[in-house]
Amino acid sequence: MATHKFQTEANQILHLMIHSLYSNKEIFLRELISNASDALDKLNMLHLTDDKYKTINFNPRIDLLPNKDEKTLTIIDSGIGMNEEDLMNNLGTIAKSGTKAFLESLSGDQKEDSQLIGQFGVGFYAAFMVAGKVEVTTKKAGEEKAYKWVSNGDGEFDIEETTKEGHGTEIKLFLNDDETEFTETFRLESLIKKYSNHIPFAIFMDKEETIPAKTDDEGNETEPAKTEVKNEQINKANALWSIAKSEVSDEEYKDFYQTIAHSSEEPLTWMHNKAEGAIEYTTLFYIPSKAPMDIFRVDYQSGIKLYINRVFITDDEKELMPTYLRFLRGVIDSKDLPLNVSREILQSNAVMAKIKNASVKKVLSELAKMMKKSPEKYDTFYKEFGNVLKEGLYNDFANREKILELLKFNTLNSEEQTTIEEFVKSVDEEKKEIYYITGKSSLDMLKKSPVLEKFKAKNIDVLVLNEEVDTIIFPMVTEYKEYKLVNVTDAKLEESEEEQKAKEELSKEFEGFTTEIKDMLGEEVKSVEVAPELVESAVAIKADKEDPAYMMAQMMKQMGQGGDVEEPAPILQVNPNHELIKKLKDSADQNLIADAAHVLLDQAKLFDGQELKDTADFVTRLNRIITKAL
Ligand SMILES: Nc1ncnc2c1ncn2[C@@H]1O[C@H](COP(=O)(O)OP(=O)(O)OP(=O)(O)O)[C@@H](O)[C@H]1O
Repeated sequence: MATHKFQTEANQILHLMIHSLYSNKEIFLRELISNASDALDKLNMLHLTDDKYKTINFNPRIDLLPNKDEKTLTIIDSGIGMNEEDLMNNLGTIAKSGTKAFLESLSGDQKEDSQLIGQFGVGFYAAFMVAGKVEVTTKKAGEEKAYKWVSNGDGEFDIEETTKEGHGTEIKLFLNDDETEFTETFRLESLIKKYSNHIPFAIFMDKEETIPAKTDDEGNETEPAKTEVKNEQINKANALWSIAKSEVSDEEYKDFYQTIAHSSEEPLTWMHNKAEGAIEYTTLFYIPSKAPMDIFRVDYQSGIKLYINRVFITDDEKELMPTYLRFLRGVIDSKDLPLNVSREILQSNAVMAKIKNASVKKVLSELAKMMKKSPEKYDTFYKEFGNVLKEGLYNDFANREKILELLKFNTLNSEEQTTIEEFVKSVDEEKKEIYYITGKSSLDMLKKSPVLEKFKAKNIDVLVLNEEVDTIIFPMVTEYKEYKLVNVTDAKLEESEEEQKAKEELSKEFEGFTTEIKDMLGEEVKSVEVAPELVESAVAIKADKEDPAYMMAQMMKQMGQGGDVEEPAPILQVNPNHELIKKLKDSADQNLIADAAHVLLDQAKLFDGQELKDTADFVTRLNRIITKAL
């Protein structure tokens, strides 16, 4: 017998199970049954497709074996089973990518944490919520040796060789004294009906049945009443997605979600669709009410299971649905795919591609419906998954318009969010330009950006995009229907002849001043220009979009390497109507002008959401100016 230590994260999860989770302990059964169902799914597929497993005796079933005297509950499956290596890898560690983030996000507050745990999906370790000791006896299909894994949940587990008839896994729980309700058959049956009624495999249990006394015609007892034990199937085992929509209740949909998504939360919504025609398939997609922990990790876990005619194929194929819909949980089942489909075949399979395309369209149209009919629900969805959905703007060109219509936008002129369909109603019908500003600062700050002053003055509304992903995605989105999307810094707003003339005159008048400032700032700015379109701000900066260095920096950013690239020097715009600029132009104090030029440039950078390179220099100059003013 060898003793091993649990991986640190596994130990932390175990600790949580034992010490923090007091409510809803019953979910341990859902988790163990769902693991058993997964193990049966895996062997079912191999049995049908792999010669090595074709000859094994496969009778897929799950058995519950409660024992009141021993205070134990055993869950038995005839699935794939585990060998020694599997036991070490699966029941001692946690491979889930979000585990670390999950553990870090725990606050120590019972209530909040139990909600997080619900989202996380607790898995096998939930057994320790009700049992002081857990014994796993298992034999992998097609192998000779069987193993026993035992742990008291105290940081260590033992593995030893043992004997077992047939392949599969038996999990024996030595229940805590106050958890003996889980040896009661009626309690177990009601839990199975609640959580595991519609998994694709049958669950059996011995049930005591009272046979009433038999009497003859005169009412004399000929046989006394007795109890008989019968082994009965206690779930429907009818793969929920294959049942007609009209026959499934909301409760059943919700319970099934909890089983397949390993979640204790209710889903936000679901979409059940049966397609008949050239290709037959069924999809059942759920949208969770909370984003999974690993949603923004590259190694996120896919939530879609692929079945072929109710035979499980894979739940580890990220290409089943596009990545920007990776929040979906559920099932795709089709009769029209070959059972021995490999990952490579799957990716180039025309049937799969059609199912995927049609499913994406369906999901997007269901989301559009939700947006119109249940705005509050949509808000919840958007809060959790809006930024994920946006990724579709650059990786699903065919559906770009539909995705744009699902986004919610803040705008310059309104406190309320709006949609692009609504927004274009206010767009100039001749120019057909949708203006937007992107930036990483807060919404309020971005709305106060000097670049927007000319739009305010002309009462033109602007989309205000202040999420980090917006700065990467929107430069790539150039059109919506017949409208162009134009960054405010590229917008050429109509200037009247008078305005143009005035600008020329001002430029001339300020020529000496702008040259002086440029000399003082040197390489820090590309040029200095007069900008009468600024209203409240004294200065602003803008990028020179024609500069190859600028284009290069943008390209690097789009490739995710923005951190390493230095932005080229900006153009400094000065507002000739601003009191400060007027006074500065007339000042004879060269030192003051130099300090002010640097401070104003830094100020404009701060407004633009940039960090100052030399804060000390900024403070020194600012203090010199204040001292002079005092
Ligand atoms: N009854 C079983 N038969 C075969 N393998 C099992 C069984 N139960 C668990 N395992 C293996 O142990 C692994 C870990 O199980 P666990 O329930 O902790 O996580 P999971 O099922 O991968 O994730 P989660 O349940 O949180 O979605 C499983 O992925 C599986 O490989």
